Amino acid sequence: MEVSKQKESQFEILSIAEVSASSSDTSFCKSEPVCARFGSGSGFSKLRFGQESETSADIAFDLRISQLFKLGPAESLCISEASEANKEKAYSRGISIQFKNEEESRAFHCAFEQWKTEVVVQGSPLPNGVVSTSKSKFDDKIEASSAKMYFHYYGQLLHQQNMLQDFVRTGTYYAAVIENRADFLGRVVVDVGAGSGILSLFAAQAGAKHVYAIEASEMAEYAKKLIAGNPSLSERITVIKGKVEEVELPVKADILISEPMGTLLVNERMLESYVIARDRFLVPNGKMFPTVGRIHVAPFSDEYLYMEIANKAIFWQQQGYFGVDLTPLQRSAYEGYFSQPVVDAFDPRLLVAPAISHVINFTSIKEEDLYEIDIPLRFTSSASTRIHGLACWFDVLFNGSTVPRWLTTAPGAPTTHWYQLRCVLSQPLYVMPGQEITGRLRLVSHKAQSYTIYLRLSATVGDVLQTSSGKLDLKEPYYRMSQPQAYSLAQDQQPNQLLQAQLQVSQGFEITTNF
Ligand SMILES: C[S@@+](CC[C@H](N)C(=O)[O-])C[C@H]1O[C@@H](n2cnc3c(N)ncnc32)[C@H](O)[C@@H]1O
Repeated sequence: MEVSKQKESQFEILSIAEVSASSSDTSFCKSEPVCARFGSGSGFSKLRFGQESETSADIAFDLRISQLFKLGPAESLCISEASEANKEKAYSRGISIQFKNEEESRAFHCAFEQWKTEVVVQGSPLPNGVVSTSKSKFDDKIEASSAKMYFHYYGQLLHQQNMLQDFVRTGTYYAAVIENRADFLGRVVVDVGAGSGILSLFAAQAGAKHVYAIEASEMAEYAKKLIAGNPSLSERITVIKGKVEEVELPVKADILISEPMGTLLVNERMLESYVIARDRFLVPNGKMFPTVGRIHVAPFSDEYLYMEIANKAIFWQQQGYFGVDLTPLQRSAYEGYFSQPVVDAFDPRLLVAPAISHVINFTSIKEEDLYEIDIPLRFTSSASTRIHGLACWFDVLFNGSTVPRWLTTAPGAPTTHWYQLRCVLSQPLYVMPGQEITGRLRLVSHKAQSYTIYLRLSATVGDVLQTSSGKLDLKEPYYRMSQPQAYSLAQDQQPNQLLQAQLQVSQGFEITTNF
């Protein structure tokens, strides 16, 4: 256990005032200059406020469990969790700090971050340099190596740009916020996984009183820059770098906004963070944007896709590859290709039956209920054909009090960067019109921020029951590079939808949707 030795650093503060949890509390307040000292004591780093001459402090914070928020150019808020040593006050405590000027404020923030992150006491430094003294729910569920790659991915502007360039996605969020101004006006908003800060800026445009933009990756620094460059909104946005499972906020939120959707809605397991943010930050009956998500599934028939996947393993049929027989691995290669869900945009006419839906209400679902999702399947075939697997897509609802709005990733709708997902079975099923297809889709979460997909489909032809099953890894999809297809010229396609589809192609967001 190593403690880096630092000299005490000291700041003169214009005034401080304690933010009390209830109006009956006597609040500590110093309207004359106060001295703030960072230093280590009792084996961990502390921030003490008191008179310069005094050796004892009026008030002291344990930096391991404290957070600092910028409220204005020269005003900040320091919040500390209720600690073991502070049991009689079983709630967080906060001090509002008034600096002499912006420069002092900046220097103080810098020192705070340094003292907080560089002194290691009970925890160990995480790869990104942040010190953690206790494991959070996120750390318990997710492998450190996966989280590291995930936040590295989102820390890069090119990947945020990819999402921003998905105009169906970003435009629908914008419309949902602006058309439902009433839900944001004068409200405290928390942006869960803020990325570039775009949704925080939308919320501020809609008149939010204050937005707390929480972002765990290095993107938080870019978000600060972007927000600072929009001065008419920046005063009302505070970027907080950290995980929603770990950071503390000075107030409760009236509304949460987030874009936690991955491929098949649940990939990346960020919905769980969204739900945890709800339980930690949202007032009872507060709003959530999005409010509800739905996974839609339907059987499909696609001989081309099936042959393409089956043929990939032909390579392993060679018996004389530089004198080596490759066939011992042929079966494994074949199974490997079928274990990859296919991500692309497909023609909805490939669907063999109307879709069924699984609803996830973000306002009420328990976080644990997202660990395993079980969807019983029952369809009626509309054609005589071969079924090659199950097609999946999702949509989410922004249940605004003025205009409810859906964001859909359905086949045939303007394509998004999520495209659609298809689970292809190695054994197709033969069906006749009107025939029943039954089965089960089970999604089981794993520690690499994704899910194992178990799919079973059955149909009876004559007296013969055909069953086909597959096990796929949502973390390892096959990104099948294809543009939205020519079927978009279908009669029922609205001209504005066509225009949107063309726009996406010309703006060219990448097919890679995952970290
Ligand atoms: C899909 S992106 C959306 C970014 C932005 N809100 C937007 O709409 O463009 C999700 C973001 O959430 C962040 N994130 C994911 N899990 C998080 C967590 N547990 N705590 C904080 N940020 C998280 C990621 O780093 C990423 O930047």
